[in-house]
Amino acid sequence: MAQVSDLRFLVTPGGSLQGRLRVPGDKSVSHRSIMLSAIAEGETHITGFLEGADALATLAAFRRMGVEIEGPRDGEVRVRGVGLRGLRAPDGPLDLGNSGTSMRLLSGLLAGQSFPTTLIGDASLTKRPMRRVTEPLATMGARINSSETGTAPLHIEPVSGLSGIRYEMPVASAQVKSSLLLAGLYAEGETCVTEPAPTRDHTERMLTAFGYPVQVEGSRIRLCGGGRLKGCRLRVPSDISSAAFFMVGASIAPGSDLLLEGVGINPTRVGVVNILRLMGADIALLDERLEGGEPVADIRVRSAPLKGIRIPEDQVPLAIDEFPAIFIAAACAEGETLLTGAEELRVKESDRIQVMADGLMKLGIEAEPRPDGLRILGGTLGSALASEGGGIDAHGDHRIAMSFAIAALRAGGPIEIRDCLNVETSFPGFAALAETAGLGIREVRT
Ligand SMILES: O=C(O)C1=C[C@@H](OP(=O)(O)O)[C@@H](O)[C@H](O)C1
Ligand SMILES: C=C(OP(=O)(O)O)C(=O)O
Repeated sequence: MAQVSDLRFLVTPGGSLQGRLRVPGDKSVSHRSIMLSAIAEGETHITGFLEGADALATLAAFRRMGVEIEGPRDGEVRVRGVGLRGLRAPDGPLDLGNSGTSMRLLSGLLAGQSFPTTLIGDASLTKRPMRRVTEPLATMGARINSSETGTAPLHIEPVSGLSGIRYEMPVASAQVKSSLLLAGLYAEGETCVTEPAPTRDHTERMLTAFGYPVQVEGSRIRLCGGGRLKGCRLRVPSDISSAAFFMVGASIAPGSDLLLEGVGINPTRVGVVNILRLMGADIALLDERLEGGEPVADIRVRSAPLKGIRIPEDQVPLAIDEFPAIFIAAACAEGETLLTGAEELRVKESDRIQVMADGLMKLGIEAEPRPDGLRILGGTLGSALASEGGGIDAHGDHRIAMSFAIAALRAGGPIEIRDCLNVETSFPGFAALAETAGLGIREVRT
């Protein structure tokens, strides 16, 4: 079969979103479900697993370290855990593709093993900052060599033992927190991490589900090394980060009425709901329930006129992956929206502040990038094809690609988006699902 080198989305303007949809499983929870079940004792049965490239990269890494994993088949995975000390040396570098979560969490988990590993990734992952994990891990006794700029490849050397640390995190990052907690499982004594603001707490919740004691007091999370994880049953909720594109789409497209089923509404992830509601969105959380230790709801979204807002900084870590979609809502809102305190967006799969500003400007929207955020003046979206240069460049960033696809619902002409192959990392089947809801989207592979 010929190699596909690019995927473009061609999206026709207008329309509305209708019906009931279930978006794929949560990416953060899927990664952790494999990592913790692999080092648990006994079998873990996972349902709702995200069969996207990022979570599959984590799964493949553990297979290569000798863990028997059945599936995934229709989101079902069975992992035969090898226990905390049962992983084996892989026969070469572990390729984590585009996935920052895999690389940062695995750095912690592998820092205390008795064998060396090398972690590599694609061009985007190879540019992302890793010192935020390698430096605190080094103070625990880990030996991890990176490039001179502190990026991958990461060479992790075996050490005789790690020791627990007390660490005040300079950035609000669930990946840093999780990396240190995973290293803490292998460390002598207590590991205590303090976060500057709440970030997603899936690691803490899931460790508890595996029977591993974790103490959470305010912003402080503590655990002691040397315990045991016991295999269990896990159900992965639908990903609120994937649902966000549809929440924004249904909000901006007149006449929309959409139900998103079984979406995770963990309080550390609901920033997008809070922010869209502040902008005037009509979002109802229905049938709230707990599934596998995570709160879940059906989310009904009906179109509503949106207004620009100053986004509260305390919402930034709670909506960190949803800003590309939120910027589309801001472009369709009346007045100005201002985001500050979000410099982290510059070190994701792309520089999400600059890349979104460039795309919005192509659509005729006034967007002013700032070092730590973006100012957007809502207006009338044009056509990306009509603009100079034609089309939007997603820069290989899945969330940029899906955000501009959704923008077509309110655009004045067709939108073409190139470099969309990585949509597969978090949301396989996005275009087909969006089409069933009413988006006029076509995929072109070249
Ligand atoms: O822990 C996680 O699963 C994630 C944490 C966030 O990254 P940071 O920790 O860098 O904020 C988020 O952007 C990423 O998509 C997933
Ligand atoms: C930032 C993201 O993921 P990661 O850091 O795992 O690459 C994302 O999915 O938006």
